[in-house]
Amino acid sequence: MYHVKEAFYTLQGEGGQAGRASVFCRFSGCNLWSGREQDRAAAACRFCDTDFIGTDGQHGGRFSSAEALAEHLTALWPDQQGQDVRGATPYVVFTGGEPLLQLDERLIHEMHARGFEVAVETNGTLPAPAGIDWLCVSPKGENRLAITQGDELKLVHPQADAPPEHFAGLAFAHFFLQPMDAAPAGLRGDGMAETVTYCLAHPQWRLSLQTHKIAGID
Ligand SMILES: C[S@@+](CC[C@H](N)C(=O)[O-])C[C@H]1O[C@@H](n2cnc3c(N)ncnc32)[C@H](O)[C@@H]1O
Ligand SMILES: Nc1nc2[nH]cc(C(=O)O)c2c(=O)[nH]1
Ligand code: SF4
Ligand SMILES: [Mg+2]
Repeated sequence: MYHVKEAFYTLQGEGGQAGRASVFCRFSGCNLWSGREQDRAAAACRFCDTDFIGTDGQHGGRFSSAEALAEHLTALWPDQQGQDVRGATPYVVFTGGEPLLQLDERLIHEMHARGFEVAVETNGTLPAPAGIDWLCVSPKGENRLAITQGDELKLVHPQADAPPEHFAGLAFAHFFLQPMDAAPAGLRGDGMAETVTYCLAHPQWRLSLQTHKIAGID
């Protein structure tokens, strides 16, 4: 059974695929935080900007098979709705919560069978199934990485216990720093200036802005 908080069609806002039309599948649950505000201060990841509890979001729900979830997600791609998307390869982004708690090879296969490229946004602490086309790892503090290679490493910055130097030698094709968005209660808040300064001094790293927030689209 797959538990999905929400699913929606939008533009990928972050990282090396920013601007690309995408079906997002946000799985419920995470291994680094319960998602409850009263647990945030003691969680292994404390700056999360996302509600991933339950299955009550738009196009959310419980899906008993990979085929059923793949059909549900495919229906969100505009080509399925009679719109003109010539030349565009359908793209699905599995996120969460932590998608690697639920994503498996069967679901990836079912998305490929429907013509999709498959992207994943993960905290990198769990092993990844085979077949992912674009793997984004976003390390969280001192939580040990189970995945040390992929397409992009996208580090939210600044994190006192996760400096970019810790990750700069890993086998990723692209390295992004993403300013930490203001989050509740005692967090450091907007890390924009510090992130820009770091990228200027360390050109291996590129700036990733959360462009969907700037555009106000989700
Ligand atoms: C909500 S997470 C879900 C996927 C996965 N659990 C992870 O952490 O990568 C999606 C992306 O948002 C980023 N993110 C979460 N909270 C953020 C914040 N307050 N500011 C900037 N990026 C944030 C994460 O680092 C990750 O790249
Ligand atoms: N538009 C948009 N792009 C995103 N890229 C990564 C996101 C995520 O929450 O995983 C995200 C998101 O929530 N919305
Ligand atoms: S690991 Fe990802 S989903 Fe989990 S709490 Fe952190 S940012 Fe949110
Ligand atoms: Mg998001």
